[in-house]
Amino acid sequence: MSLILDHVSYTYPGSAHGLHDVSIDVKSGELVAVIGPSGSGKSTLLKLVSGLSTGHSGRIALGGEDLAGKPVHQRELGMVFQSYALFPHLSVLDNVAYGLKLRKVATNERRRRAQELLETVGLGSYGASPVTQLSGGQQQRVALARALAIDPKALLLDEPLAALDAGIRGHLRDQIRQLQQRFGATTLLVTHDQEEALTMADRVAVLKDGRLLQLATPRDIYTRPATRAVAEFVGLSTLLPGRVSAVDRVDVGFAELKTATGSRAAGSTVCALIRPEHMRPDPEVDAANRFLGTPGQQRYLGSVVRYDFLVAGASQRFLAESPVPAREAIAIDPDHIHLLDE
Ligand SMILES: Nc1ncnc2c1ncn2[C@@H]1O[C@H](COP(=O)(O)OP(=O)(O)OP(=O)(O)O)[C@@H](O)[C@H]1O
Repeated sequence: MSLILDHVSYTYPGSAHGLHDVSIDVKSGELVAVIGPSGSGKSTLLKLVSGLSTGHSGRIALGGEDLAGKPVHQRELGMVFQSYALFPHLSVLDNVAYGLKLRKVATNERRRRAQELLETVGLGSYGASPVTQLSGGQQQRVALARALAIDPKALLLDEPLAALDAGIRGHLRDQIRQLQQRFGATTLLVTHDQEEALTMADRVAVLKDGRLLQLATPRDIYTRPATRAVAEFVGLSTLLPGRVSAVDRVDVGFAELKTATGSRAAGSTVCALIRPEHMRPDPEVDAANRFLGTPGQQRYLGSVVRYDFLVAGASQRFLAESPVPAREAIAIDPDHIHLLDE
């Protein structure tokens, strides 16, 4: 079932903040992750979809049905929050069965369904346990089972992994994604963690100041950000302001970069974006875009070393990343230079 936000705007009473003309179409069975800096409107968007906030303009529709005027409990959404929001006085099984009880599903049937979901999330033997005795990661799996138990029209995941430590987060990220795909759940995931968004989502929506900057696949968001703001928010990069000097050249002041052939007119003001892994150390002498310089600070990250590279004769510092330590020269493959309009 699709979830459509069509030109949705909302402002908080007495303020200019909120959401401005946001359109996002979550296709049936798709997971769209919403990311953006603090205050960009992620929570506002979720509150509007869930019905916790009302009074937007534009249209929010689930399965073709406009949600305007529909109270929270009638929207048939499965929700998972950072805080788990489980009922501490209920057992694990009763937590999962809770939504079914509200829907007046018979006792045996709801216990059967809850047990089945607990098994799906790997907690089949925990049904009788008090929910408070479970670890954070286990509690979040209970919350997910509870959200799925009602066979929701869509899933809303609000920072579901933010309270967990890194090791569990990675594991649970994979598990949530597998379940979301197995159930074919149309899902909106709000997260401040860009790695989570890129690894879990079919598409990523980047918000800033209440506006949608880009909605695209994780690969496109990373390799072809639409604006400098997206590039700066997602991943690390070196950004070189410059001017197009030919169809395949950009003058960045201290050098002329060779780029892939583009369609921008000579003289266009652009910004060249280069990701750290595309700064190739120790290139052959005739490599395109070869720069001599001095390695600066180095950070050992296990599989790679990330380092600053100070280009000779320029104030510009490159950010590079490679499996081998920094050397005295670096090259940038023209195909990996992405130009942004300035
Ligand atoms: N109740 C409110 N009244 C007035 N302004 C609000 C209210 N709640 C949020 N805002 C403002 O609306 C904007 C969007 O806030 P929102 O909470 O949606 O951002 P967010 O992206 O979820 O941020 P965070 O990552 O910090 O949770 C911000 O400028 C915020 O200050």
